[in-house]
Amino acid sequence: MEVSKTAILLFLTAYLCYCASIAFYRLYLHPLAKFPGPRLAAVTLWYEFYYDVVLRGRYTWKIDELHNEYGPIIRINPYELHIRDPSAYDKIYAGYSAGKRDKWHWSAKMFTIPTSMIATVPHDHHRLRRGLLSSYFSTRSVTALEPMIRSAVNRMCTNIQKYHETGQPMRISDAFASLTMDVITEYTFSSSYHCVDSKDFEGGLRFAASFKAATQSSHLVKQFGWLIPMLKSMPLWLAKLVFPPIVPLIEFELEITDQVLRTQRDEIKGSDMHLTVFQELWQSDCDPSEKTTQRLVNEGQSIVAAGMLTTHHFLETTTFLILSHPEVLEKLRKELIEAMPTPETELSVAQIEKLPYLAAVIKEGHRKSYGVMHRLQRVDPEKTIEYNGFAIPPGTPVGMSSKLMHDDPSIFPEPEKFEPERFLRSDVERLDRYLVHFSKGTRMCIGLNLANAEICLALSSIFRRLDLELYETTWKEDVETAHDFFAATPRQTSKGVRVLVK
Ligand code: HEM
Repeated sequence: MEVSKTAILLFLTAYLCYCASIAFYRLYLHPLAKFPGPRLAAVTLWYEFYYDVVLRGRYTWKIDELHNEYGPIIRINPYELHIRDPSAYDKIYAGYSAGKRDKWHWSAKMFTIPTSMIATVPHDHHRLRRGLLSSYFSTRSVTALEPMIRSAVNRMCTNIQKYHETGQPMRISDAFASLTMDVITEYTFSSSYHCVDSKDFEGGLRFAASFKAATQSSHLVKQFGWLIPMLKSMPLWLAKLVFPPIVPLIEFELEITDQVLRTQRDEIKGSDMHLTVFQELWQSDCDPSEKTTQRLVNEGQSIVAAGMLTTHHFLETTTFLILSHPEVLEKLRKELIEAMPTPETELSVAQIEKLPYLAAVIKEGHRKSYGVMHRLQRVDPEKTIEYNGFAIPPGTPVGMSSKLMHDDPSIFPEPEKFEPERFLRSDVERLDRYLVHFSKGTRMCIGLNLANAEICLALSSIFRRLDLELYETTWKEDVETAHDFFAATPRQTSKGVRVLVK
């Protein structure tokens, strides 16, 4: 008995000494020891855990407060720095000519799809993977598929219009989830779930709920990388019991896997006009290790998740903001009626992009909805980055957040206001530089042309063809960003954006 007590005591003492020596190293000897920030954050990842896991995606707000206290560059955990300074963005999110930009392996775990482009850590490997898909998402490719996007938008508008006859309110958020899910699956897999045709847009609601559940667990997964693989390895009935929202994602993965396997067996014949993303990768002349089933499945999953949630979030936030600002709605409708004399008039995306007021509304919508708001860490594996008198050692993850950029009053005065006019003034080019919803540099959004086409077609059609009024929806309760779950996310109690169709 005495022996085992002594053993436990010895073990605890050794463990405490180990922790104390790690803390000492991180505080005084670590290459980041000289960077300002809270001592506790420098010592342990549990600091970040508290804000992002326990308080559910709230570290970005705390980081903002820490910048007020410690200055523009701070150490936010033992390994990572954060910058709040719009003038530093282009340096951190640099293009290929400036050198290499890795992702941070620890943070990349949050994607749970390790062989996808978005989760690829090394710069060169990412460049190779991105190169395989850049023409697939080019303006030319998106323009070729404009009729498909237009058809989905038209069907969505027709189904929203049906609520006029019933007089019942509807959740336009679900319509946007349906639209973005159909467009991205049709674009990448040449088949869709026809969510825009589903009753009450419940198809979109189901997928949005699953993808949102996945993003909500992303902070936990970052800390405990084994969680999702463990859930996926369980029988489906058990996974359903432990974490129900994972089930549609597992089912979705199984469907994609089937499509990949059929592509690899050459059983899917693509149209001449457009290959599926799997055919595009399968037919490329890259190394066979880049065409494994798991790799293709991961790429498909990441593209659908990245393409659906972000565009859906933009559309619901911006629609709310337009409807809650009658003066904006009036100017927008006036411009659309002039450009589209009848509700059936069809303009191309290139023509819609040239409408100045709509363009300003879209930019302000991006500013207020933030896009991906999580700090997107970039690592220069080779060179020291000089910033504000600090030498950031090679290999250090440095992040910035679109929320802190877009809410900076020195760039966007009165940032809380929704004011499209700020993008019609003479200094618009300067402002454009600080809009970072798609990020910048080597890893900026590859789907931005597709997102832009969806947004232009959806907003122009909705506000030309439909007469909508907000129903029991408030900014604070239902729309305002309250959580950083990688994507900017409203309060968990949000009921979505609801409207009456007049
Ligand atoms: C308003 C809509 C969108 C916003 C705000 C947005 C934002 C972003 C941002 C900020 C990143 C960088 C993420 C990082 O560094 O980890 C990104 C990457 C990415 N986005 Fe988007 N996105 C949007 C729409 C789309 C669409 C429609 C697609 C569909 C193709 C898409 C596919 C991707 C992919 C595949 C990546 C990874 C790129 C890479 O690693 O090189 N996104 N997006």
